[in-house]
Amino acid sequence: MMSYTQELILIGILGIVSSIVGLKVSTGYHIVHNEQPQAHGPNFHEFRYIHGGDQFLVGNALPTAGADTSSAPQNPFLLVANPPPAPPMPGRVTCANPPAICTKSAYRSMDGSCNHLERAGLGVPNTKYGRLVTPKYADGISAPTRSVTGNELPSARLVSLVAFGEQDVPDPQFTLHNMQWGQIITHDMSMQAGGTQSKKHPTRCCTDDGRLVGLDIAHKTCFAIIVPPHDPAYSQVGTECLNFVRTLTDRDSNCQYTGGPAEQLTVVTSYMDLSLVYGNSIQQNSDIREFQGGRMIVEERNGAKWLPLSRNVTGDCDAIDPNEVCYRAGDVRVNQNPGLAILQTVLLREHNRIADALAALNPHFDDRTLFQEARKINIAQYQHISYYEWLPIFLGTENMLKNRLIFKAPGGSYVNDYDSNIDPSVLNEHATAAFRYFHSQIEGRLDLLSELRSVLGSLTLSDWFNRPGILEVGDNFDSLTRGHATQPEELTDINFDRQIKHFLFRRNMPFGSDLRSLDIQRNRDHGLASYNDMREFCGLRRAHSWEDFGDLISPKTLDALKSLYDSHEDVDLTVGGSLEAHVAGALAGPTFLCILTEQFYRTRVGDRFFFENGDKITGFTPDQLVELRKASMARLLCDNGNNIASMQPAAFKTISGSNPVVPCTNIPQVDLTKWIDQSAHPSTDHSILFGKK
Ligand code: HEM
Repeated sequence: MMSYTQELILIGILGIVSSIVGLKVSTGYHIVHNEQPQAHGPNFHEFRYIHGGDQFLVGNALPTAGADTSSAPQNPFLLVANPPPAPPMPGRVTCANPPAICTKSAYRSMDGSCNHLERAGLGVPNTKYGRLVTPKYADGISAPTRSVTGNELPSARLVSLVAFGEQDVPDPQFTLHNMQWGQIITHDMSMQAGGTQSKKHPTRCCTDDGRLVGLDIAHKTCFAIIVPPHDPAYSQVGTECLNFVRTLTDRDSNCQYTGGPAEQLTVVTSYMDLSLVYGNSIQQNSDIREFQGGRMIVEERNGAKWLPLSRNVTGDCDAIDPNEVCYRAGDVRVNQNPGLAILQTVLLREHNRIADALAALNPHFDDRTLFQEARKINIAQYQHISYYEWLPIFLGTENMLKNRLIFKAPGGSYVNDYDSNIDPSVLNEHATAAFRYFHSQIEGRLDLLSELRSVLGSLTLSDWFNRPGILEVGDNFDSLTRGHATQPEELTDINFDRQIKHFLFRRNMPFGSDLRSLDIQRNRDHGLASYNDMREFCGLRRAHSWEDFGDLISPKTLDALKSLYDSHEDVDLTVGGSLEAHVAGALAGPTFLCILTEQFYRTRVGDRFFFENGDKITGFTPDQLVELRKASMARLLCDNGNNIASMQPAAFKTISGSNPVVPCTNIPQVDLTKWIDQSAHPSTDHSILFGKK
């Protein structure tokens, strides 16, 4: 085995960071990865960190194959070498209840049912993720993946520390809104069952001070992440484990299990239908809809319109004061971080902006027609922005054209590519591995910018998880929106910002969780096929030795992997896929690109309501399609800030000579007069009502 030494230098800076609103104690520190000459035997991971002016050098010896593993950290939840398969726990998940017969409607249902007219339940909440490659559970049924040697896989936290970095490398090309839109798409398409994804999980596998809960009392769904000794962050506070609760599967459901290995469930519609804005069921929607003028509920505070308030502030947010702002929306994750809450607000305001415009153009429209027409336009604009402005950055324009994800469709021409043979379900490999690679784009410092784009201040991400009230202070909403449109995202690479690597959801504690560790552990929880299996599925060469990964992974990174895993067959998909060199013009290597391309093909072609379809009942007129194709992220931000007057035309891209900030009035707008109901007003010219802003 080749030698490998990695040094992590961690500089602790515990200080008071006073933001412009005069808030918060913040913990920040810096880790740098350095190549060092071989100083110890193989599999020796050395962490050096500087804290409070003192420098510590500690080592973490990892077990090698055949070596004495008695001192290595073991996961007690996996201690039995060949455990009997866990019994199913039926009845823990709500059953999807699609209608038996579908009638063709002009509008999508709230829960996605009847999008497929024969298989009404495709893509609805509480159904299984799709899967490309057979799962790799340790017991063939549901137990988390183990090494092919039968050993436990290396601790997910150790892999996160050793295989991934945390350097701050700004992306010269793309803005923070580019990252943030990705999370919007994620929350629209999937949410694993049984978790909160941002709030403290009620099931505790680790105590609040990071000690393992005894196996005798731990819940069956516990699969805690074991922290290696001498962890550069957590050892400072004695944290031994990170809470992790397994996703519920078809085996936990009365109505999904049809035998075979466990399949995880997702609790939102899989379609790109803005379910995060409108909700995933009629009940959820009724709770956030005004039922007047086609509008969704907004609440006015300090002269602006905001998302309605949660009815359970201390439950839904990390609120210190029950009067703190905490939102209610179509998706429970709405409060998770400020950038997400901004875009949820923007998309909600856009709905009401469209509904009000349609009401003025068509005074005879009732609430339902206004609501459904505004929703349909909002979703179409969102799909257009996602497929034609956002996805090309990630998947590459040429790749998308070649694979028929986008088309050079002129003007108002239709693309009738709906295929009822395509299953629109979100793929487990996509949601649990490939799409999470873009967690690398997250930036831990959020700048507040003036209209002239000068920096007014900044926020530290971990101070504001689940505390969206910061958006309503002063001019913060607009300042952060401009900040996200100006500030570069983090480069899509092996580095994950320290704010999410040690401080995720820290809730005023010195440290929080580690998102990269959660991603890796989730890969094992879901029993995803290995990186090598997935390579083969994607038409790449199957590796027969470590060296065979060298076609896509650098020698230095391969050394890191060798020191962690017993065998090249063990490399988790989440890990291997994130370490590949990118395909030219895309933000992922070939394996993830293959998964992402497949997913977004299915999401388009499996959606009967996709906005480019020319169906007489569900589609738009050619005139309307011409307008929808003008929708842009820049215009969305211009129209739905509190008072944003200028923006660069390509808001996912950084400001430059070819993408300068211009007045909002210079950015094309969708002309809603094309939605005048001609049967009611055959010859009226209403364009005067909707002149450019
Ligand atoms: C500040 C920004 C973000 C934060 C704090 C965040 C945090 C999280 C957390 C805590 C989870 C659940 C982890 C688990 O328990 O397994 C998650 C899941 C996920 N995240 Fe993020 N995320 C962010 C941005 C993004 C972005 C930009 C993308 C993609 C472009 C993304 C894609 C995903 C996906 C696909 C999942 C799985 C969704 C599912 O349940 O099916 N996230 N994220």
